[in-house]
Amino acid sequence: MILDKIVNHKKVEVEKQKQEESLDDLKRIIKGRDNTKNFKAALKDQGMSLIAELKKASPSKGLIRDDFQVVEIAKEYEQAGARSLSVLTDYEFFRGSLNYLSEVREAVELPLLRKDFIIDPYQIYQARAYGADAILLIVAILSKEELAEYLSIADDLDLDVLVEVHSRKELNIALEIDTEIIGINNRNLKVFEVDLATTLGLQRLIPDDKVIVSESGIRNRNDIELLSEHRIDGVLVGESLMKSNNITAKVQELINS
Ligand SMILES: O=C(O)c1ccccc1NCC(=O)[C@H](O)[C@H](O)COP(=O)(O)O
Repeated sequence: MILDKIVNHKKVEVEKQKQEESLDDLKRIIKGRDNTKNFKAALKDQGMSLIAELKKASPSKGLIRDDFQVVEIAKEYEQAGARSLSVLTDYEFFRGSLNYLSEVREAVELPLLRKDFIIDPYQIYQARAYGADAILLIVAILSKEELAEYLSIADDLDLDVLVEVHSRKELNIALEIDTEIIGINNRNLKVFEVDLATTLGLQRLIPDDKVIVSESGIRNRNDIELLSEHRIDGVLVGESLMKSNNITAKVQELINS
């Protein structure tokens, strides 16, 4: 499965990164960083909040956007009304970069989610050092103990956490570790199919005090309207924005009711 392949690659990548930039180096950088911006509050603003993703390529689609001026796109997302941004920092499978995170941090005021496959506490410090306000933790690739430990480290670093689930079993784990923000991934990573019914089915099982994000496969206004009939606070959208010739118009199609 693709997740196994990504995780195996990530383990090697992280060990290499630790040689190039130590945890102490990251802690020194973090000391000089401003306070984080409130990702959770941005999701809870009235109406459907858009997390607009900076995604050049993906395992399911290959190259999505050739003309990938990351800072320009981030500024356009912000101007158009996105409430936060998701920055893919994985290079091998998504052609992302940690440097994109720091470049975008300098250019916009919106909260930033580091979108990567976090399998080691080192990457949480890295996220904070490079300018993230929130991280993604994927239940499918972490044990319950790791999830609890990583949530606690993120909390110490003032980072919000989007905990991603795709099934009822994974949702139960997210609820057991008492996370505040739950992302329901509509993409089945075994066969790469997306189905918004995943969100509709799982959101019913989530207590009212949680913040809910629907992720992947959200293409147009109809999809947003369908999700808006349910208790969804935000949507995470990558491909349909990245493929658009007019990003501003596409953002506004998604968010303007
Ligand atoms: O997008 C993929 O092909 C993919 C493959 C393996 C693991 C994760 C993957 N996507 C990460 C995401 O969660 C999406 O980038 C995000 O939800 C936005 O999805 P979309 O709007 O469908 O680009």
